Amino acid sequence: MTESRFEAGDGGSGASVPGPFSSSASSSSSSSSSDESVIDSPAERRAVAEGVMDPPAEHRAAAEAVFGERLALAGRFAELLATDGVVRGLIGPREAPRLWERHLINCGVMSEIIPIGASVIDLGSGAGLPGIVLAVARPDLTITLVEPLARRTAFLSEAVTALGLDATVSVVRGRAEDLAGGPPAPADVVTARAVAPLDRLAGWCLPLAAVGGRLLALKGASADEEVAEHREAVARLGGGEPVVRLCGAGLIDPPSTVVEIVRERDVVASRPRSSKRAAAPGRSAGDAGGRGSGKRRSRRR
Ligand SMILES: C[S@@+](CC[C@H](N)C(=O)[O-])C[C@H]1O[C@@H](n2cnc3c(N)ncnc32)[C@H](O)[C@@H]1O
Repeated sequence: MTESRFEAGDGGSGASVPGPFSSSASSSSSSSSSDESVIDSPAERRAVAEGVMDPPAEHRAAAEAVFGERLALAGRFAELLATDGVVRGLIGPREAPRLWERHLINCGVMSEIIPIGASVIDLGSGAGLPGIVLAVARPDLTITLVEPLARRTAFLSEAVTALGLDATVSVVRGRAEDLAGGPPAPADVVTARAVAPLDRLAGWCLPLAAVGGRLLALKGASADEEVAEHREAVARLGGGEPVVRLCGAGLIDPPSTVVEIVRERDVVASRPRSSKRAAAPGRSAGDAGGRGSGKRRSRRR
């Protein structure tokens, strides 16, 4: 199900985890056309697709632990990313050989800390990371993928149908700051990977969580620094003390770093009129920090 509600625009990532485009020449969320030329024939694409359906031998045990009997379904998603995802510019072609390690397993291990039967909103889902991966690994979850950009929501909707996930996954086109108050209904868990620095992310995600629910932000090695820098902003936004959790220890090296923030209080976030950025209350939008701070990219996907 796709709900077209809002005009799209790219709010930037400010992310410290490798996003889907990060291994290519460009580390921005816009894939370059030179990347797309890396795979330039249907035969090459087919070969790449066939190569990614099975996890590489060194990651097979981790993939089996994460996806269990749905491993083949995870392989179909890897294939979709390596083919349609690349052709449509949602993922860099050089990601294909490391889809399992950097994307499927990296995201899938988050399920270790998601309760059984939880409702999940995946904010800034992009090509379905981590949202579709979690839906594949955990059929008990009800997942809403939120993404502002039309090209990405089209891919998400098609992938959900192709993978037979329609019963548990919905796609909503929209920006976080326009969705607070619902729909979708407040979730038990809001996930985000490579979307924004922690303060901005908390401002976007905590209002989408039920009180007592939590934000799970998949971060990289800088998670501790981000927590130290933004813990006060998080508290002002109604979040509890951020806790850094390592997921997938013993399965992947390094494990995935997830910042967990419980929504303790209902706080009405201020929205500066001069900017769409949801900075922490009392701070100017220019203080929001993170990559691309003070700039607004106009390129749309
Ligand atoms: C770098 S991509 C990461 C995509 C995916 N989560 C991943 O890890 O591959 C950041 C995504 O966040 C989305 N985004 C940016 N600003 C947003 C906002 N205000 N609300 C919801 N999504 C947003 C972008 O459209 C983009 O798809």
